[in-house]
Amino acid sequence: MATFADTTFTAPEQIRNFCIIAHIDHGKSTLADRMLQITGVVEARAMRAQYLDRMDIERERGITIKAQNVRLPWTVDGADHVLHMIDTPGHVDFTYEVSRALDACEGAVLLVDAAQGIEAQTLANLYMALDRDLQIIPVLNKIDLPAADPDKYAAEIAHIIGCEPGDVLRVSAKTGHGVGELLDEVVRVVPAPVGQADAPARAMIFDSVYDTYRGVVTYIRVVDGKITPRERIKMMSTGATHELLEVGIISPEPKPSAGLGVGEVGYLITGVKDVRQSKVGDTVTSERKGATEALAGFREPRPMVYSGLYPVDGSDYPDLREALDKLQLNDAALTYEPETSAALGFGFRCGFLGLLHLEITRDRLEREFGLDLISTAPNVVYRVVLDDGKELVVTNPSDWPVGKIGEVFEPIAKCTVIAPSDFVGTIMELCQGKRGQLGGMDYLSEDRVELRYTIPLGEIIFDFFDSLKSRTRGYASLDYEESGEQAAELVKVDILLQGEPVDAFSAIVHRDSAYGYGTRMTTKLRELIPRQQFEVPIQAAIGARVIARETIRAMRKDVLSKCYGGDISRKRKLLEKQKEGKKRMKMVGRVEVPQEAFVAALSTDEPSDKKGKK
Ligand SMILES: Nc1nc2c(ncn2[C@@H]2O[C@H](COP(=O)(O)OP(=O)(O)OP(=O)(O)O)[C@@H](O)[C@H]2O)c(=O)[nH]1
Repeated sequence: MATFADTTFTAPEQIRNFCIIAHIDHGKSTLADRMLQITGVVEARAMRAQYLDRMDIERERGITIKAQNVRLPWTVDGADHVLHMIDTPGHVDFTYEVSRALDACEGAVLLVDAAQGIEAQTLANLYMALDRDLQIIPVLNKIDLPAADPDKYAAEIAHIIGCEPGDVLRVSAKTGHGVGELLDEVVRVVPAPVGQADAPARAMIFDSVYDTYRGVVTYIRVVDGKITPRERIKMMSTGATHELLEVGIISPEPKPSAGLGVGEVGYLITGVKDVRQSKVGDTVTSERKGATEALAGFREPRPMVYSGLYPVDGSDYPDLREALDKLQLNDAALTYEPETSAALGFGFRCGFLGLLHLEITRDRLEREFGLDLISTAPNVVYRVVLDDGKELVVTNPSDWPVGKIGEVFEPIAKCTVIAPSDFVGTIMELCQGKRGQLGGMDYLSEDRVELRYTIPLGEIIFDFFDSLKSRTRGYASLDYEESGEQAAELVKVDILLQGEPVDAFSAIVHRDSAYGYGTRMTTKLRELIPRQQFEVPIQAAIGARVIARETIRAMRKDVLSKCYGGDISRKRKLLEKQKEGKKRMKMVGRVEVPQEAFVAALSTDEPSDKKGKK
């Protein structure tokens, strides 16, 4: 078996750079584990499941692992090779990073569960890989499962990528069956990297993570020239220069090396503390005699979904700011700016790549920083053209202009849904209800279809995925990407408590759904807001026109009514408990509103349902 006698500059002919792309749960991490094991990078006794997820390391050193890369030695027909496997994050919110990881490879292993077949993210990732002219190696996984139907799904894959069903490899990442042959195939069919060894250095950043001890660790793939430790490097998008403290490879732990040459994948450390200085997609070059032309297109990740984050306890505001500052060190895609809400006080308007990103961020803020937060219903970004031709970008319903609106544009998304054909009717009904336009429909095999829709992004981010799953008993998979904008008849619906609009409840919705939204919200709020000592009217309005109304009747909440006799300690306990309960409430005017009410708009189904999650 090959070893790394010398971890410096491998000849490009010996290198193969590839990634594994797959739908969620089709076995990417498990396959990566087997590869680590059979290449001898991790010894059998040190092996643990999902090695590259590095949960231990994450805990010990605070590295957040999004994409991973690892160098594997592999010998085919007596010739030693170096394989760089780049793991890609799976979720649609992080497509931006997946596309960068693909840019660092020449080949992709397309992994498909032999009991499930092609799913929406399989296709999305495959198209991204094909766009970049990567060599695709189709592989069916989990052939050990009794429910596996490799013949059926090999035909499905062959149909999509235009190969013979017999060309689709069959492996079990669990038992290791076929994994050695797969690595042989990688060496045989994935092209070796091509670059100019004598040219000025150019390396592409495909990921960067923040490590508490070492600062930012930047993952790069060298395209031309070489990067050596102790030289000064330059980030081409900003012109910022840094001293290189360390350059190395990962196998499977970071190992310093004497440098990285053409086609090599590894990491570099500069002591910088903020991942925004090592932007994914940027080109690294040497400060002296550096390259003048950056590698292909650099694009900042752009927030798609905005939501307000407010501390439940107003005095936590400075802590929230500090927590966001810290989190941003690690997450270049997170944006935030201070905002004030009449209802919620001081908080931040935060931009996210998608709902999952929002949920992860909120969760981390609460867990890692001990904050108690209210997040307002998320919304997408609208472009509003006023009558006088001026343009506004609205990321918060409270910034919606009053009157004089000429035209409004909303972002739209291209969606792919894959499901058993029995569900086509119900899926179409759902998509049409969300203002979707059918773009096309194909049969993947005789009983499974792919539907392509264009749907406004704002309609997808709420509970579309949940509705899709429940309508198809969990069988449908969804993928979407933003795809421009369209003019739409949108209005702002305000919700008023006791005649006062509550800014945190306002939402931008299509004119046709405004009435439905108004009645749903008022009904839901009537359920969620406890009775107060006075009557509380809840109204939904477009401008001055009220479109729905509910009333919470007055009631005196006497927690002591159950206490007969004079046990004072028990009374005190009950009063304390009532006070605790109040902490989770927010005073809006004179009305106590529970936290759940602020995310009520998230779930558009039954009022008593829980908030919709992705
Ligand atoms: N029976 C069997 N189970 C497998 C095989 N490969 C993976 N699994 C199981 O499938 C599940 C998902 O595998 P993962 O490796 O976590 O899948 P993944 O694609 O990395 O998933 P994400 O990281 O969530 O995208 C796990 O429970 C694995 O144990 C296989 O070859 N056979």
